[in-house]
Amino acid sequence: MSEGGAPPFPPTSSTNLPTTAATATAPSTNLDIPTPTSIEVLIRVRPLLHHESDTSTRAASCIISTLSDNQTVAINHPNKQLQCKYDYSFPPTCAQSDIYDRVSQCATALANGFNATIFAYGQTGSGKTHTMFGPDGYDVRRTSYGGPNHAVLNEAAGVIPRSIVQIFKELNRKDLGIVSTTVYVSFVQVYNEQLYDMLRDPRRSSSLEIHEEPGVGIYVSGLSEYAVRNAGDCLALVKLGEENRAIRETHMNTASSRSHSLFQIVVEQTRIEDGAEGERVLKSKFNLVDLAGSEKWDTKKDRKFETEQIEELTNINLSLYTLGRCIAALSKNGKALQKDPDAIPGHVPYRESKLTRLLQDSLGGNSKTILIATLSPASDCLDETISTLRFADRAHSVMTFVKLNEKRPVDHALVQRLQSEVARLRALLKDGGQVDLSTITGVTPGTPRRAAAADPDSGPALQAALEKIIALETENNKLRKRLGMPELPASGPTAPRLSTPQRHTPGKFAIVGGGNSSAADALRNLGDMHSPRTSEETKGHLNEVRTSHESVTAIMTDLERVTSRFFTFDIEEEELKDSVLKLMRSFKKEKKSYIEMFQRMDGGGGGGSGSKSKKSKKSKQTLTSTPPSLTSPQQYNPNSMAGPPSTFKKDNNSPFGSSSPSRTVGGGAEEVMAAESFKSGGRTAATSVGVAYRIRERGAAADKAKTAAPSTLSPQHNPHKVMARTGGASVEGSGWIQTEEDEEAKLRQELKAAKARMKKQMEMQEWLEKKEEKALKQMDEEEEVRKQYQKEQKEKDKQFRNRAKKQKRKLEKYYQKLRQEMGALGVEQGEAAILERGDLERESLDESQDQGGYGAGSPFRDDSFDDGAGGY
Ligand SMILES: Nc1ncnc2c1ncn2[C@@H]1O[C@H](COP(=O)(O)OP(=O)(O)OP(=O)(O)O)[C@@H](O)[C@H]1O
Repeated sequence: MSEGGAPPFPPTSSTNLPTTAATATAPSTNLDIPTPTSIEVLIRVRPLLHHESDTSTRAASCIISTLSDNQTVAINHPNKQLQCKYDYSFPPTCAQSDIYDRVSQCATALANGFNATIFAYGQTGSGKTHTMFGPDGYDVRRTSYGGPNHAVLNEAAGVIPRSIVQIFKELNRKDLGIVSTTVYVSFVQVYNEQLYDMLRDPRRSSSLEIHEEPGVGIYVSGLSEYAVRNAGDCLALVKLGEENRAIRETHMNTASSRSHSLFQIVVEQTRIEDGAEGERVLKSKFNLVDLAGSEKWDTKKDRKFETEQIEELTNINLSLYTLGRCIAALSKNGKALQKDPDAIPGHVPYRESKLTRLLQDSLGGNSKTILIATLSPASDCLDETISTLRFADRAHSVMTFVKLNEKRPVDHALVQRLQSEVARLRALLKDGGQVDLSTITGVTPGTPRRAAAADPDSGPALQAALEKIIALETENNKLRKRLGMPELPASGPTAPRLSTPQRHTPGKFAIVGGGNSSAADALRNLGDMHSPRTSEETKGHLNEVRTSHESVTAIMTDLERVTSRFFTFDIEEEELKDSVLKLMRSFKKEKKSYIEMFQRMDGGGGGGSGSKSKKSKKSKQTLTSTPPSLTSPQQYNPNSMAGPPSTFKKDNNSPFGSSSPSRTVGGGAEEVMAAESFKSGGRTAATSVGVAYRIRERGAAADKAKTAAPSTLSPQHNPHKVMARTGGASVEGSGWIQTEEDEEAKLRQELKAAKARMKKQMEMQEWLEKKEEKALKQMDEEEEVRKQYQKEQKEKDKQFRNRAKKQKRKLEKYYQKLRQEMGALGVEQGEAAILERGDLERESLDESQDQGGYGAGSPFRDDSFDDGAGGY
């Protein structure tokens, strides 16, 4: 982003995701390695709205233009000149279909096993909901469908309805080799930092929690996921959720979304592709996010804000602020990664808000992510527009790591085979070198070896041997000293020590598990040694033994590690095979040199009994046995903990073995549960849109088969075949098991939510009480002022009355005086004079009272009565 000129920008990120329907097939393995991809950023400028164009009311004018390169956005404002370049910028005249064409790759990617995210970000009223869903009042019911799986949308439909239609079209393609597909949708909103199910909780009465589990990722526990049969089902759920969204009128938007919404589509599919061996299980998710709009806190405009609105605004701004911080941190990490692929990423504060936690995978994980930043072109939105452009600019350098989500059906027979192989190898190690495998990962050089468990005397014997070695070393060093030679360092307290040469009782060296080996024999012979040896020799032998043990231990650890990586789907079966073979080769080599070493110690293999060679042979046979055949079918052991539940069905066509579970193929096929670790559970229930749903819950998937009775997508959809199943009625043990644990977890969750609500209520109450107290105090003060005023008024009235009385008395005296003068002049003349004079004086008095006091020229003015307040 640059001011005053076009800046250099990194080229639009390229991705190897399939982009067109024609080329879209899930690659088999090459995308197992995550591909770093930067977030694609699109800018959409909406047109000036009717009320914004009215200059008399808002004096708004268009300040944004998109340049002909379709990437640059320019701000033309007297106070600000700015140009920014993004992946694509859409002018105000663009149609909904133009936007969709640019993001349709996500729906294709989803159908091919990739995760994808599209999220709309921008100021309130800038067009996020319009872009994601469609214009106000967009009514799904008005939409005409060309059949259950071929919905035809009207021109105004936004990204979400368009994606839905495309996804179902993709999944119905014949050339992809899809044998079964299940599509689940969920709709969740983040309102005031709480998560609510938009499809089942319209009143936002029960908040949900976010969890994360290895192999599953981030999920919302307790959220309902609807198994939709077609685009129509899906659109009906979009409509239902939209109706339940928290909205309110703001100064920018009459129906402003007050919550962030996430519409998630999960596709689980099984494919059998032409020419490929066996089936492939793909599971991908698509997050469609419509964020609540950022809004400035305008103290002038927002005087009438109520507590609820203040809380909403604060929470929206806070969560968007955290999103901004996460994007900034990720952007920094992305830049560092571009410079140095081994750079250690910095901390990203995902956990600081529910929104960022929910979007964690989409922002920095395994997802193809597109950001649509929406802008208002109005001049009075300049600040918000610039801040949106900044956010978008940062988002562009955020890297995500897109990976094909292929899940192998768990082959329980294979698991068991590998487990028993590991156990066998452990036993062999015990036989051969008496390595304590229970501490295999913590073995450190020099740890004293334990004697074979079957030989209770071997512990003290070894101890005695160790002591002897130390004594020998001391003796030796004394001799060296006497001869003027430098001393040799002592073995130290942890050095392995051998026993004093003594006669061995063969019976006492019975090897655990009955499998004696040449190494054990050699050890026995070592204990049996008669030939005098120097302490250097002994030490050398000990070091050899120690090194050998370490190597074997390392091999075992590697073997375990590689096996567990396979079970956690980190590596392919092929890789597992290769690694096991390689490790077995090393093991054999190690074992051989181990035996040779003991033979050498024993003086070139002497001292062996007749039975020794036999035993060695037996041991060798065991050791040279090939690693477990990873592809040969084996019987499933029902007693094995790792085995599949009884509802699993053997699939002999599976390349992974005989017990690969498979999903239902719609219409009459036997129903089989998948055992992979997708967390689900709870109940199914019919909804207002007639679609079955499952509840996402916490807990290991392996312990319970908890999968919905999904409405399997069938090209020829028959509504009668799709059940809204409850309580695992159709297959024994395969239903939605609501265990006590689940119930308890749910209750705990509800309790937590209730506590949070109570806390909020208490805070609110406290606030109200304070407010009330303040109002009462204000009332008291006002009352006081009023009383004071009344008192003053009374006082003034009193003074006035006194003044009036005084004046009256004065006048009377004056008249009296005049009358006396009149008497001296004659009555008639005198009376006429009095009357004339009296009128004049009365008028003058009235005038002066009107002016708020006696006039200055009045003959009745008596300054001594003036109270200084300008009258009363
Ligand atoms: N591209 C567009 N063309 C025409 N009208 C649009 C466009 N974008 C948005 N509008 C209209 O602008 C108004 C606000 O849009 P919208 O509700 O989508 O904003 P928003 O960003 O989702 O806001 P909030 O964050 O407050 O929910 C609506 O009346 C919408 O129909």
